[in-house]
Amino acid sequence: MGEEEYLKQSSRLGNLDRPQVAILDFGSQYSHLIARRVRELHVYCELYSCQVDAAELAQHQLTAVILSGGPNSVYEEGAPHVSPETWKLIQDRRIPVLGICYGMQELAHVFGGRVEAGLKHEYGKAMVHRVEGCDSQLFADMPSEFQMWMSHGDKLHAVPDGFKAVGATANAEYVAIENLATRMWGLQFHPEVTHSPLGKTLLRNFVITIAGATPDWVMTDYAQEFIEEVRAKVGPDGHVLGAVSGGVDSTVAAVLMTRAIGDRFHAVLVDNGCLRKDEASAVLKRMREDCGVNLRCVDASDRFLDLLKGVTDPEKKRKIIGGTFIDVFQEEAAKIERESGPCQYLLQGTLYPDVIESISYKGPSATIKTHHNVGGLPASMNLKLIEPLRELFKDEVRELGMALGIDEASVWRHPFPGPGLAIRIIGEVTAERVKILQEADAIMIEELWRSGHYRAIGQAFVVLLPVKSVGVMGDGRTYENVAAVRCVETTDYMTADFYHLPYDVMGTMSSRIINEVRGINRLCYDISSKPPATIEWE
Ligand SMILES: Nc1ncnc2c1ncn2[C@@H]1O[C@H](COP(=O)(O)OP(=O)(O)OP(=O)(O)O)[C@@H](O)[C@H]1O
Ligand SMILES: O=c1[nH]c(=O)c2[nH+]cn([C@@H]3O[C@H](COP(=O)(O)O)[C@@H](O)[C@H]3O)c2[nH]1
Ligand SMILES: NC(=O)CC[C@H](N)C(=O)O
Ligand SMILES: [Mg+2]
Repeated sequence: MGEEEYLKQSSRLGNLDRPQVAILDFGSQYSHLIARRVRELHVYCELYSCQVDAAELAQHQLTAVILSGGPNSVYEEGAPHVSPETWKLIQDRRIPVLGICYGMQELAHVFGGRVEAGLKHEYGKAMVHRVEGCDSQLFADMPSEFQMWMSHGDKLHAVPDGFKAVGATANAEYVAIENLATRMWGLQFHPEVTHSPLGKTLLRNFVITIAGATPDWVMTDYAQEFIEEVRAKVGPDGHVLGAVSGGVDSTVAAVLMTRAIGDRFHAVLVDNGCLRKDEASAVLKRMREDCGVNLRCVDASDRFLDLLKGVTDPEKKRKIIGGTFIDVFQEEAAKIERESGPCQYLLQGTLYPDVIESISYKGPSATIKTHHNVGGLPASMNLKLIEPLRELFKDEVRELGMALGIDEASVWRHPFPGPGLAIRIIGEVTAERVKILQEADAIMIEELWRSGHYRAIGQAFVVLLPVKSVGVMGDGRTYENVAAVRCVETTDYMTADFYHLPYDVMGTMSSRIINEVRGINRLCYDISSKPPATIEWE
C-alpha cells in the first residue's frame, strides 16, 4: 500500500468538535516533539502535512497553527509551502501562527521578507536576548536573555512588512519576529527540544496566553472520544478484527476496543514462528484473564517460516511478514463475516514512531526502516485500519494504559517488534535458529529480572549473528554461533543509549547462555546508541 493510501486508510483519532492546535509538518525531526509539548500543556493538537487541504483543516476549530522546521530551504525550487487556500483560511479566521525555524522562514518567504543561505550553519546552544524596549507576550515570565537550541543554515535578512524583531543573538538580528496585526510570530530556534530550557514557557505563552487555548485536555479524553467514535463508525452490528500481539500498544488498543464494542471485537494473535519462548500461551492467558479481551491465537508458523526461506535482506523480511500478517487477517475477517456479521475493520496498535520511521509521514521526512504494520502493508488489503494510538509515543501509551487501569506488568513490558525474532536473526531465518535464539533470549530476560534491571531498561534482546567462532568446551573444539546482547535506555524509542549493565550481570548471562544453549559459544554486548545505530539490528 502506498503512503497516501495508508494515510487515507488509517483513521486518525480526532474529535471534530474539540478545539485544537494544528501543527503543519515541514518534515523536521522535531515535529513530533512540538506535538508532545503542546499535549503536555493539556491542549489537544494534531499534526498535518504542511500541504494539507484547506478544506480538511476548515472542518476543525483551530485555536492556533504552528509551522514546524524542515530540512528544505524556502527559496529552493520544489521546497514545500503552505497552500494559498490555507493561508486564506488562517487569515480569514485570524488564527494565531507560530513559525519555528523553517516555519519562520516560510512566514518570511510568503509575506515578503528575505531568506538566504547564511554564512555559517548554527547547530547547538545559542543565547537569545530580547530586543530592548519590546515586551512581546511570547517572552512573558522569561529573563532578558535565555538559552535556546538552534539547528539551521539559512538566515532571515529582512523581516516582512508589518513584522518587527523581538529577539536576537550576537550573530543574527532576527531570531524572533512578531506581527501583532496579523497575529503571526516566528522563531529561528527550536523551543520544543529539551536543550531549550525555557522552551516550554515560551510555547505556553504562545498556545495559552496568546492563542487562548484552554488547558483542559487529558489522556483519558483520548479514551472516551475513541470509544464514542468507534461505536459510531462500526454501528450496532459491526464486528472488528484486532491484530493483538500482547505488546504494550496492542494491549492498550485492545482494551479500548473491548470497552467500546465488547465481544464484537475479535482479537487475533498470529504465531508467526518468530515469537519469544512460550509467548503465545502467556499472552493468551494474560489478555483473556487479566484484560477480558476476546483473543485467540492462529498458528501460522510454518507458513511464515516457509516464506522466509532463503531471505536475508532485512527490508524483504519485514515486507514478507507484514504482507503475510495481512493475508492471515483477511482470512480471519472472512471467517468472522461468515460466522458473526459484517467485519470491515482491522485494529492495530501502531504508534507515532512506527509511522515516522516507516514513511514520510505528514511532511517530507526520511524513511529509516519499514515497520511491518505500516510500510509493509500490501496493496490488496481490503480491511480499513483503526489505529487509536497512531499519534502517540510509547510513554504516552503507557500513561494511557495506566489511566485505563491495565496492570503494570502489561504496561511496562519491553516492546517486541511484529517481525519478532526474524529481524534479530541476521541472515536466513530457520526453525533451528529461532529455537536457539528463543532459549538465549529467555535466559537473558530472566537474568534482567533476577538482577533487578528489567524496569530501568527500555528494551533488551539477544541477536543471533551469521558468524561462527571457535571455542573450547570440555577439552573439545567447538565451532558455533556468536550472539550479541542489546540493552537500551530510552523513553520514546526515537533516541536511545546503550544501558550500562554491570559486568557481573553480563558475566552471569554469558556463562548461562553459553553453557545452556546448544549452538552459541560466544556472547558480545552492543554498545551503540541511537542515532546513529537503531535499536533493532535490522
Ligand atoms: N504476532 C502478532 N499477532 C497479531 N498482531 C501483531 C503481532 N505482532 C504485531 N502485531 C500488530 O502490529 C502492531 C505493531 O506491533 P508493535 O510491536 O509495534 O506493537 P505491540 O506489539 O502492540 O507493542 P510493543 O511495541 O510493546 O511490542 C501491534 O500493535 C499489533 O497490532
Ligand atoms: O512492531 C514493530 N514492527 C516493526 O517492524 C518494528 N521495527 C522496529 N520496531 C520497534 O520499534 C522501536 C524502534 O526501533 P528501531 O530503533 O530499530 O527503529 C523498537 O522498540 C523496535 O523493537 C518494530 N516494531
Ligand atoms: N531546522 C530547520 O527548520 C532548518 C530550516 C532550513 N533548512 C535552514 O537550514 O535554515
Ligand atoms: Mg510488539
